[in-house]
Amino acid sequence: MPLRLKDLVKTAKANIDEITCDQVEDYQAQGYKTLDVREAAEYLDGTIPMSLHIPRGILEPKCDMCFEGHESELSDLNQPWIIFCQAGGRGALAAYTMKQMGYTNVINLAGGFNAWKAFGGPIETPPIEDGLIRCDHPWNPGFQGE
Ligand SMILES: O=S(=O)([O-])[S-]
Repeated sequence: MPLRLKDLVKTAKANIDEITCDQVEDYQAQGYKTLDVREAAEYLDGTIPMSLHIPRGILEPKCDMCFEGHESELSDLNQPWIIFCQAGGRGALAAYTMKQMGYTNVINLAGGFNAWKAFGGPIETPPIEDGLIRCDHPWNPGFQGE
């Protein structure tokens, strides 16, 4: 029988760890960075401050060190990441994928950004210039430094 979305998410969640919003600050203090895997339109609506934004659709190439378009911020397989999406499903799939690709410390934010908003966590709107996400900001892939 073909697998459904709920089956895929269930399998992912069975193979990863999740944290709740009230744990985020502690994890960040331990060195975890946040990774927003939502689509650009969702990201532009607001995100957890200083999150790296890599949409789920291009996660694998950005994580693959052998791929020339990989994301340098994802080069360290031991860097701990808190992954989040809008409601927790894509984040679980992303965390599971990254784990399979060798990342040793990836966890999903249960409930995603919806839970974060309900929790009242800090939210920042990514910098935009002329309708485009600024690429010279450390939040964004491709940032080369000042
Ligand atoms: O993938 S989702 O949980 O953000 S709808």
